[in-house]
Amino acid sequence: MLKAINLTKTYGKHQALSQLNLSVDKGEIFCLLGQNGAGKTTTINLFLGLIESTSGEALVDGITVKPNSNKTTKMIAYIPEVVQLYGNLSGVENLNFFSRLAGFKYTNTDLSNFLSKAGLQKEAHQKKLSSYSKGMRQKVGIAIALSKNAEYIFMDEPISGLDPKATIEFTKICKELSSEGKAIFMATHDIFNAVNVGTKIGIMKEGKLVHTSNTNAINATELQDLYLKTI
Ligand SMILES: Nc1ncnc2c1ncn2[C@@H]1O[C@H](COP(=O)(O)OP(=O)(O)OP(=O)(O)O)[C@@H](O)[C@H]1O
Repeated sequence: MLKAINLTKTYGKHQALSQLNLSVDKGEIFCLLGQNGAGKTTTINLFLGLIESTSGEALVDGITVKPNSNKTTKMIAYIPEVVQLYGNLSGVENLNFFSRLAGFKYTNTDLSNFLSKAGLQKEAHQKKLSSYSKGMRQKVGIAIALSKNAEYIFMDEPISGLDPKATIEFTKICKELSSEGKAIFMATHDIFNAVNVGTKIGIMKEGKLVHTSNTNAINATELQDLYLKTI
């Protein structure tokens, strides 16, 4: 489980995140909505151990991220809006590089299987990354998460800039991963997709989580209305 207990981050006098309490179980997809500057990335960075909280705790599988981020990062994968990969290496070579960095050594067949599971077509596996679309790069990002065997996957605006087909494919893979017991925490601006892919929705305003609901209790139009009233 991912858990935030009164998690707070201040920069000088500015509260980027204030008293955040939330939990995300394995098998859940938590979609966090909120305007620019609401505190979504700050939340993710605290769980990733990239920044230190001012007060409160971020826990991964019951372990407090700081000062145990060497343990918690092993359970976590992170897929940013733009997955940074080496353009002159192929999909397989990139995956080999990043999985080795994480301490894993796989055969070419294993690496290809991860890429296929992430939805990347076989013909692309040996092609250089410089020829990949944004959606294909996202799939390599997912394959890296799979190769790490990460139980918890953080995504920061992963579908921003993806075309509808790539978005649908990405959503399908997220649902598959959650059905296999992964917990996904996604910051997004896409209300429709949040309802579609998420099991839980949160709305953040000025560093505070001001609303949470289960997606089976709300449709996209209702969420849109609620969002506009809330932010
Ligand atoms: N290193 C920093 N120093 C000072 N202020 C910061 C720093 N990082 C973030 N902030 C501030 O914290 C607040 C929350 O930022 P954050 O990046 O978490 O927002 P966000 O919801 O992810 O926004 P976006 O949708 O634009 O990515 C913002 O007001 C931002 O300016």
